Amino acid sequence: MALLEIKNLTVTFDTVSGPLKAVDNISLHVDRGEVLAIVGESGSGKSVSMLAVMGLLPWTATVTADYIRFDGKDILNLKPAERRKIIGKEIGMIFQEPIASLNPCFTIGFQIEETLKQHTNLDRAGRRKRTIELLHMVGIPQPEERLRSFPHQMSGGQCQRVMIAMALACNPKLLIADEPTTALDVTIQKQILDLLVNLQMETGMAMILITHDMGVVAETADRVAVQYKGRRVEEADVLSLFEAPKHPYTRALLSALPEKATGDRLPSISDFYFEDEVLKGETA
Ligand SMILES: Nc1ncnc2c1ncn2[C@@H]1O[C@H](COP(=O)(O)OP(=O)(O)OP(=O)(O)O)[C@@H](O)[C@H]1O
Repeated sequence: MALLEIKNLTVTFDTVSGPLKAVDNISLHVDRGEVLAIVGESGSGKSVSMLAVMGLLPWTATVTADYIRFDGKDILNLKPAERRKIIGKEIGMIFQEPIASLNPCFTIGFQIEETLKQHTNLDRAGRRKRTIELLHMVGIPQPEERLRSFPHQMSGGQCQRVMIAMALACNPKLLIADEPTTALDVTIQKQILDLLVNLQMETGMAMILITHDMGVVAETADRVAVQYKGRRVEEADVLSLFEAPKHPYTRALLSALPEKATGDRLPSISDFYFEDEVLKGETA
């Protein structure tokens, strides 16, 4: 049995200019301990589909699916209180903008301890001990002192480490990482990615990694789902996808990798395919 199974997920937003279908009938699954990468252009519904799993979309969103099963339970139809017991405890999520994801008014120690208060029976001393352990685990130096820091006193990379600590606080079975390195400096991106990969291997949790970067996919994922215009256009294990991409959009993504450059500039997707050709590939 897969850890997470999504069947025919559709998300439509009510907007002033009418309904906007951000996710169109997407199905996917992630097994225990597996790393699934979701790749696709900006606006292809990657984040929205994962926010739908977390139940974090605004009221303007209508979410329908045959089911969203986590560990055998259909979380789509759970009562909000029941769903909150799973979200944040068994499924953790980290986002693109770590500084914006943290509350600027509270210390990072307080914010991690609040997560533990919500989801565990640990007493105050136990929560403090676990918070220090988590900060140590994500590579924050002098964790006992850093507990008292506010987000603005830390760098973007350190804030992302704190977000990772918070997401892992209750030993989740699944971590959803939504472009976790996009907002960071290039040198820090590699450190955060290595941290995530190491933590995933150490803990054995499953991970869904949303990214634009096929280089990141090659380094981290077991399987890849490619999204284009709200639809899933291809899914394959990493080796097969890199060796024999089937969809024109996937081929275009791979052609844009730096190592594929032959002239003095990188090829861009429009150099290869016109929009209608990419869409035609959806039925291929
Ligand atoms: N709250 C909202 N109200 C209306 N439309 C929204 C809302 N949130 C997202 N959308 C729209 O849904 C579509 C999918 O957005 P989503 O953020 O999932 O894309 P994405 O693939 O994650 O892109 P990116 O890589 O840029 O994060 C976009 O057209 C976006 O504008």
